[in-house]
Order: sequence, then structure tokens, then C-alpha cells
Amino acid sequence: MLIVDGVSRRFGDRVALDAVSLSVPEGRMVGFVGANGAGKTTTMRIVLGVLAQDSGTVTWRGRVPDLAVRRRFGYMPEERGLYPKAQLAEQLVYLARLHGLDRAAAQRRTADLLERLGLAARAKEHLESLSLGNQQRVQIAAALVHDPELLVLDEPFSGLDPLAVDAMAQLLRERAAAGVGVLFSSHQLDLVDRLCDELVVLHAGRVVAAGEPQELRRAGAGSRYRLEIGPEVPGGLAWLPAVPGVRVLHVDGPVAVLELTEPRAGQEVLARALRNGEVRAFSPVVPTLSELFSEVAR
Ligand SMILES: Nc1ncnc2c1ncn2[C@@H]1O[C@H](COP(=O)(O)OP(=O)(O)OP(=O)(O)O)[C@@H](O)[C@H]1O
Repeated sequence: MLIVDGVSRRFGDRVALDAVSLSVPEGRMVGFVGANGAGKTTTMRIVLGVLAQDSGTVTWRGRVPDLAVRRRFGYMPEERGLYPKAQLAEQLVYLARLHGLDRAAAQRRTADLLERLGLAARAKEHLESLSLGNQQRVQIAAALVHDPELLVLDEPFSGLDPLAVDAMAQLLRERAAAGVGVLFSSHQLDLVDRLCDELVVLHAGRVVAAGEPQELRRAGAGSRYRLEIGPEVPGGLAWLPAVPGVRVLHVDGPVAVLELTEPRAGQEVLARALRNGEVRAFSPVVPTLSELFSEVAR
């Protein structure tokens, strides 16, 4: 697996990364999220050796990766970087060969990827003649063409239409199923939630949450509950704020969202609601990834 351990990096006075630790196991898709400027790109550039860290270590399969090992990584940088005036297929074959594939294998992989990404008919066109979304697909092909062992993708989904997102997601899933570790950053939290096996949340250069999204959400749910009573119950929810150990976050007619500051208060809330009349629901609120994100990034 890839292990980033206590990596720090400054730019002048600005601390871009402050002891960042994360891991990308083989066969897992790890989503990397954080607000603009949180340090995602800086972390990825350090993993790829494009930028040096001030302290901390990066290891792949237990060793600091040298150039030969890094050639077997696939990287999609934020500042893209293919040649606008070169033909698609030609430059993909060239890149695959730079990463060590022989000509036949490079051509095979190129044809396969262009087919998968819906660009086979355009193989001989120049990159600059494609729409931005299609150029993005070629960037993805460039990161994948040499069958890398580890994929590090900076915002691979930005600018893609929903069909391309699905094609891309499926491609990455297949690579992960084949044992490749995938680290990808994105601001599309619903997509990250759907795709990733693990999540790392970065805030101002620090990892503020990490783990399986479901686990993180469950932990975030903690003590938040939603209570819904029947619309005809006399007095509605007026009694709720007076229950000890309860903080009412929000009331909308017969529905309330509350936080239990005292875990046993839940039983009391339910008992009182039942005494008053009809109870339609009383259940823990599981936050969405975006809610969780705004909470940890505050
Ligand atoms: N070459 C550089 N020189 C000076 N400061 C830099 C440099 N690269 C990054 N930074 C600073 O480091 C911090 C982290 O930036 P980084 O690009 O890693 O964030 P990010 O999470 O990728 O953001 P975004 O979501 O906007 O791409 C920012 O404050 C940024 O201004």
C-alpha cells in the first residue's frame, strides 16, 4: 500500500501540509476531499515526487519509491499537460512507451482505452480539436495507459458529463478490482460517497477525518434524532425543549430535529411523545457526506 506518514510542507510562511498521514491500500478507492487550498494537490504532488516534502515520508510497498517505481504510478495532475497539437492515439502510445511498455502493448492499451472512453473514432484528431470534457477523457486515458500499480488522480471527474462520469467510475472500479490502489480528489461529494471505499478529509493542511464513509457518517450521527408526531396531536411539540438532556435544533410543524446532550434523554422524549398521542417516527439522523464535511471543515 501507499503510506504517507507525517508529511509537512511549507511555502514561505504558509503551512500547506501539517503532518499529513494517510494510506491507500491496494485494491481500494480512496476519496480525497477538502476545501480549495486544503492541500490535496500538494499531497499528491509529493506522492508523485514532483514536489519535495519538508518532513515525513512516503512509502509504496514498504519502500521510498525511486524513479523506476514512480514510473509505474499513474498520475493525472491538476494542471493537465498533454500536447494540444498532437494526435490523441499518437500521444497516448508515446506516454505508454515512456512508462516502459513496448510498442505493441502501448498500441493495444491505447486502442482499448479510447474505445472504452468513447473516443475511438477520434483517435487521429488533435487534442485541441476536442471539447473540454473529451479532452478530460484523454487525460484520464493518459493516466491509465501504462497499466499503473497506483493511480493518483487530481479532480478526475471535473468537467465530465454524467455518462462520462459513469464510464470513468467503472474504469476506476475495474482497476481497483484488479488490485490497483486509487487516490482521487474531488469536490463532488455525492460522487465520492458513491465511489470510494475510504475517505480522507483534509482541512487547512491537516487530516480531520478518515475512514469508510459509512463509518464516518455513523459516528457523525452520534446523538442527533428526528422526531415526527401526528399533525393533530394537541399542543404539538411545545413540550420538547423542556425535556432535560435535549437540545432542539430545528422544529417544522410536527417534525423536530434534536440533539441528545444526555444519551438516556432519548427514552424520555419517546415516552412523552407517546403519552401525548401519535408518534410517526423517532430515528437517528445520519448526516450526508456534505453535512459531515461542513462540520469537520468548520
Ligand atoms: N507552488 C506554491 N507556492 C506557494 N504556495 C503554494 C504552492 N502550491 C500550493 N501552495 C499553497 O498551499 C496550499 C495548499 O494548496 P493545494 O493546491 O495543495 O490545495 P488543494 O486542496 O489542492 O486546493 P484545490 O481544491 O483548490 O485544488 C494553498 O494555500 C496554496 O496557496
